[in-house]
Amino acid sequence: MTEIQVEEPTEEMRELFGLAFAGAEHFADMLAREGELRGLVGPRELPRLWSRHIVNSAAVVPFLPSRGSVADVGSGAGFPGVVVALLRPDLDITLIETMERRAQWLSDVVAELDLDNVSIRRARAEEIKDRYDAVTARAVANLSKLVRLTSGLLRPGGALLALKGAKAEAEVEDAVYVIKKAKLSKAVIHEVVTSDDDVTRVVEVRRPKKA
Ligand SMILES: C[S@@+](CC[C@H](N)C(=O)[O-])C[C@H]1O[C@@H](n2cnc3c(N)ncnc32)[C@H](O)[C@@H]1O
Repeated sequence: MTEIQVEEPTEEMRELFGLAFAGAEHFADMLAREGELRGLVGPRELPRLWSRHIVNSAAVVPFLPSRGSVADVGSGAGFPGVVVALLRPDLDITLIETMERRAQWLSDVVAELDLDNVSIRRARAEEIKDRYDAVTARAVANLSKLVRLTSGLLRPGGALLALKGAKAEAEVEDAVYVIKKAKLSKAVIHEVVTSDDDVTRVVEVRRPKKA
């Protein structure tokens, strides 16, 4: 098997990850070794693994709760859930993934990185009855669908934090009715500058503390 060259992390990326850098590098190595073979990332993604996936996932971290539980819905290869778990070892993280093969990969990552704050649920988000202080998601569905899939997972005061690209504003406009129907607060878009001056949007939709 040929190993595809993974992007070298920059000094800023090392600083961003701080104490979690070794874990993030280990995760990147696992993806470089097995990601393509296990159908998790395309070969074109590996040369931009850090900037497009790892650093992009970290954009959600400033909006996480100060303590409590987080569910990452549709984690796939581990974005943003594994990155969140590395950067916030104090939070209780659940990675929810419906595909058996991907859930197995996530279990392997958790074991190899020794992430004792993470559990895996192989299930569809909408089947889960537990409640969380925050739900993260990236590239799972448009905002309207995501709200339908995840609003039941939010505790009072809990926030859905969806990583979005340039279409965030349009998705928020389309989701106004679904958000209102789910009795959630108006969406807020946070713009986060990541590597190479890229801008990522974190869309935050909260369940009010009192209905
Ligand atoms: C396009 S991938 C994105 C994976 C990852 N979040 C990322 O950003 O690279 C979408 C993932 O969501 C999972 N998924 C889709 N609908 C889901 C649902 N209702 N509940 C749990 N997982 C779901 C799919 O199996 C897939 O692994």
